[in-house]
Order: sequence, then structure tokens, then C-alpha cells
Amino acid sequence: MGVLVTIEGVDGAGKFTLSRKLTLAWEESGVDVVRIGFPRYGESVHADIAAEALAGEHGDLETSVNAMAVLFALDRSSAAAELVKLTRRHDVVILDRYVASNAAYSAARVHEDADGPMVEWVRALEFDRLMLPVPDAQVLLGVPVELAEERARTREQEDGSRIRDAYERDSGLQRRTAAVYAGLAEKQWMSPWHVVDGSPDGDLDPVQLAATLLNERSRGAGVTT
Ligand SMILES: Nc1ncnc2c1ncn2[C@@H]1O[C@H](COP(=O)(O)OP(=O)(O)OP(=O)(O)O)[C@@H](O)[C@H]1O
Ligand SMILES: Cc1cn([C@H]2C[C@H](O)[C@@H](COP(=O)(O)O)O2)c(=O)[nH]c1=O
Repeated sequence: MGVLVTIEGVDGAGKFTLSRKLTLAWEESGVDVVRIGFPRYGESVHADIAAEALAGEHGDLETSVNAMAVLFALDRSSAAAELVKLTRRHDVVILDRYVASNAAYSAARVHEDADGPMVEWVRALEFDRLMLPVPDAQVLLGVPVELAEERARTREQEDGSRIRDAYERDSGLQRRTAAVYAGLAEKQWMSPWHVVDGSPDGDLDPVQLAATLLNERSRGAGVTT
């Protein structure tokens, strides 16, 4: 079995960029890696409806925290069998966002923390009911929220197809989401977490991180909730 690794963080933190650097580092050392990003826009109707809701379509759908979370969860559910298969066939499967995104954003939307009922609801829905595979390791890419917001704004100006959605425009939500993520990492929610500093003066070394993550399966992932 390969290692199932996730990258988590607020919007604009640099998750996609980091997942590419990690993928490159693994490939350069001969590790067989596959990368998947959630939500799976263009591949999953649930993901596309969620994106449309965040862009203002579908009436009051976006106002329901649980309905949005169920859409994101169903997107993952329809990829569950494939995830298990990929983890058997490759050394590493790296996911850009996964279940912890739903836990962090949903809890933040209802002003709860990592110990609240929303995080437990997401855990029961996705891991118990939908039986999604539990990651071997989760990486929290920490950057100051102001920097992440600035990056998302710049990306919007440079790429007309990346218009900021309702969550990205909500500074309070981004701050609360960062706090819930910190709480999930602190309690090592579901699997070991690695908190890395993605700020410009941080000491993030993708090559070193890639090596550390590769060892997670052999370390034997302990599960805490
Ligand atoms: N280390 C970095 N230094 C400078 N700019 C960066 C860095 N990492 C990412 N960026 C830039 O910040 C923007 C957001 O990065 P990226 O798309 O990787 O973030 P993300 O966390 O995947 O975003 P989202 O969750 O909103 O899709 C991009 O324009 C990217 O080029
Ligand atoms: C996967 C997932 C995502 N979200 C949130 C996080 C973002 O604000 C939006 C869209 O995701 P993207 O990475 O910016 O394309 O949705 C969420 O609340 N729950 C999830 O499971």
C-alpha cells in the first residue's frame, strides 16, 4: 500500500503550489506519485453544483452549511473506490484538500472550534457512513491569512477564470477556518498532522517534507479523533 497524504489550508495558502513541489520532489527520487485535487470540478456534478452555489447560483443553497458540506462529501464519496485503488497501485497519493477541509470550513461557518459537534458530524458522515479512506498524514500549510487573501486577490486579477467565491471573499470565515485547522492539527485529528510554515520567511523545504511524508505508512499511522 502507498501513502495517502493530504494538503490542507485556507484559500490562497499555496496548497496547489506545494502539492506540485512535493510531486516533483518525489518524482525526482523515483517515487511513483499521483495527485488529485478536491473539489473535482468538471468531473463531479456535486463539486460543480457546490462551485455554482459559491458563485451565487441555486437560490439559498450556499446559506446551508450542511447542504454545502454534503455536496463536497458526495464529490469525495464518488471517488472513494478510485482512491483506494490508486493507493494500492502507487507509492504516494497526494490530495489537495480532503475531509479536513469540510471539517474546518463547516465548523468555522457555524462559529465552532475543532472540538465542536460540526467536526464530529463531518467525521461520522465521511469516514463512518461514506467510508472514505483515512489519510496516513495531513499537512497544514500555515500562512498569515492576510497573505493568503492577497494571493487569492492577485490570482483573480491575473486569471479571469479564478474569480473569488463567497468563502474567499469572507475574511472572517478565512480567519476562523485557520483557527479550526490549527485545532485539528493540535489534536492530530484522524491521523498525524505536519504543520508547515508557507510564509515568505518560513523554512519550508519541500524535499525534506516529501521524505518525511513518505515514511508515514511505515511509521504506522495512529488514529485519534
Ligand atoms: N510560496 C509562494 N510564494 C509566492 N506565491 C505563491 C506561493 N505559493 C503560492 N503562491 C501563489 O499564490 C496563489 C495561490 O496559490 P495556490 O493556487 O497554490 O493556492 P491554493 O491554496 O491551492 O488556493 P485555493 O485553495 O484557493 O485553490 C497563486 O497565484 C500562486 O502562484
Ligand atoms: C473540498 C472542500 C472545499 N471547501 C471549501 C474551500 C473553498 O473555500 C471552497 C472551494 O474549494 P477550492 O479549493 O477553493 O476550489 O470550498 C469546503 O468547505 N469543504 C470541502 O470539502
